[in-house]
Amino acid sequence: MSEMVIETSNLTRRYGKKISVNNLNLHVPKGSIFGFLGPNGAGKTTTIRMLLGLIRPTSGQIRIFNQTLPKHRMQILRRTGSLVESPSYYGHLSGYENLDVIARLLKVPSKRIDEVLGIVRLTSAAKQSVKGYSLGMKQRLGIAAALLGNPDLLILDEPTNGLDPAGIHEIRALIKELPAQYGITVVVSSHLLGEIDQMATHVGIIERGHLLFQDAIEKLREQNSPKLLLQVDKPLEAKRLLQRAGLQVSMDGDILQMPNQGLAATEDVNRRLIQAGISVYRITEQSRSLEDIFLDFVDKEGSL
Ligand SMILES: Nc1ncnc2c1ncn2[C@@H]1O[C@H](COP(=O)(O)OP(=O)(O)OP(=O)(O)O)[C@@H](O)[C@H]1O
Repeated sequence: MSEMVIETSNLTRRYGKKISVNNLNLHVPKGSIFGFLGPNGAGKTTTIRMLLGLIRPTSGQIRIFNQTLPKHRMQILRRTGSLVESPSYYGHLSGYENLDVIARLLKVPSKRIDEVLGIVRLTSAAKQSVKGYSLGMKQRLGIAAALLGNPDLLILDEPTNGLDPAGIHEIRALIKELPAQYGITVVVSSHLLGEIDQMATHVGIIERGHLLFQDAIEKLREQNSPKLLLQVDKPLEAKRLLQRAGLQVSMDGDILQMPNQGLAATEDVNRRLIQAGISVYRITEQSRSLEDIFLDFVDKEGSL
């Protein structure tokens, strides 16, 4: 079993009668990019605020780096960088100067400012005043600030919210290199599966405060193996024939559907149908996108 950087047990947060986070057992493996996915209002920000010690859980425990919160809050936060809300800056100061203000507070050597500017690809814009930065550049500066203290864990709450595709791409690219190049474990929340799909190694799906799924992202895909779709001239007859052969077949209109069990099995199905005098017009594979899988998990009325 891999080492966990974050482990929560039965983490719960209520606001009055409303339960925003309900018995969450999160496991974030070391070196992962953990995509924390859920529609708006699912409980992502509330969870992240608890992980950062910004609000207290109503019940349940949090362990980060094998230490408990709130007891070891300072030790944990010293190793954790975060970007939770859109960061605010001194607009008249440059990117470098803004980071310098934080570096002095954190007592971080100034050479670290150059390093983090490099990581977020803002070196060439470092001397420009921040009021001229695009939203994407401001978010990257926020990530640079979160990296100043050389964290082992970086927690980003919807870092691409409101960005254009180029801005989203930049953030994704820089997040992807953090574990391998700098040994940082990343938790990144999003309501967009497509975004998580392209960068996460692990995924946790939350809806209405409940964790519906968590595992390596391939496991999410494996759970939903692709189907074969068959178009034939006599679908009912074909269905009965295949079922008599012990195969699992269903019908959607005139299209037969069955699990795809590989090329040999497909060839066998084809041969059986042809030998029974059934014309096979088409056999195709339907692979479900992660988006479909996600929609199976969450409320389809949700704000995705
Ligand atoms: N301070 C608060 N007081 C009352 N209710 C709250 C408070 N903070 C959050 N909630 C409620 O808890 C639920 C979860 O909110 P949360 O912000 O954690 O969701 P989220 O998944 O981060 O969604 P979003 O992407 O919209 O921020 C929501 O129903 C929200 O209204």
